[in-house]
Amino acid sequence: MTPPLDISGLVDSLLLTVLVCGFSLLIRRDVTLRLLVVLSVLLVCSIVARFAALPPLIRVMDAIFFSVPVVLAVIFQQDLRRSLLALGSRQKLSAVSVDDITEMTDEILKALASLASRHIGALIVLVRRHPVEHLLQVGTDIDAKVTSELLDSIFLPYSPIHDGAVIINQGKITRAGCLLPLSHNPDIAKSFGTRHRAALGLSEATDALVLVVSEETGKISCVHDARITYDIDLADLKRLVRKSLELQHAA
Ligand SMILES: Nc1ncnc2c1ncn2[C@@H]1O[C@H](COP(=O)(O)OP(=O)(O)OP(=O)(O)O)[C@@H](O)[C@H]1O
Repeated sequence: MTPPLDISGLVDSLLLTVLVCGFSLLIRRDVTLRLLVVLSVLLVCSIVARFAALPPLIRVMDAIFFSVPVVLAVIFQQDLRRSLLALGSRQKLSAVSVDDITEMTDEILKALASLASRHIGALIVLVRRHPVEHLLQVGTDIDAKVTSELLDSIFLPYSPIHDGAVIINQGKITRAGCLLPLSHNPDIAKSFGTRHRAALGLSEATDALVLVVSEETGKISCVHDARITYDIDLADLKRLVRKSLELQHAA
């Protein structure tokens, strides 16, 4: 027997879908828009199935809608993990002047430009609000002022800590030679090797801004929020670096 058209159940499902999609849009706009199209098609199928009294199709549609929250949780697991981690452990914050931020931004940009012009590969992590320590492997502790000379010399090929990433946190260079988690994203362009994959891996798990200088092309990329912006515009780069340094000290 065909289940009767349950208007309140339908409104219930619609509201739940709108709520879940609204929440998802806040996390990942690109994926959510595609999901929204799929869910709309499924919803139309479900309504048509009820009007046309097709019990098998209704059962299939109900099962699909029932599993939507689980499917969304799987799709957004990286983002949920990142948000939950951030809730649990905010950075300890310190005060810094606007001039300090400007100086550090200029030093980082100067180092990137210098490294890029000589095709010296580099990987610099600007920690923002989320902690990254639990994701780093190996590395040498440093507690130094952010200067272009130091960044430059760390990445020189004969430096013992040139392999891996430099970490900048709380306005200081805190570590160098760190291994970052590699991204398992299958869609990453084949032209990107492990340096870019490592940058992407960290940005999938935290809100860090990761800067990459390609040894091969001399181009600077900015990796943030699980996205690589290859050969980034210098004005955009400056804005993002500045914003990240501000966040390291924000109240
Ligand atoms: N897990 C990792 N964490 C941090 N750095 C890494 C990691 N794996 C590799 N690297 C760095 O990446 C370098 C190798 O870069 P590779 O050429 O494979 O990458 P790429 O993305 O093609 O970069 P490039 O354009 O500079 O060649 C290593 O020498 C090392 O410094």
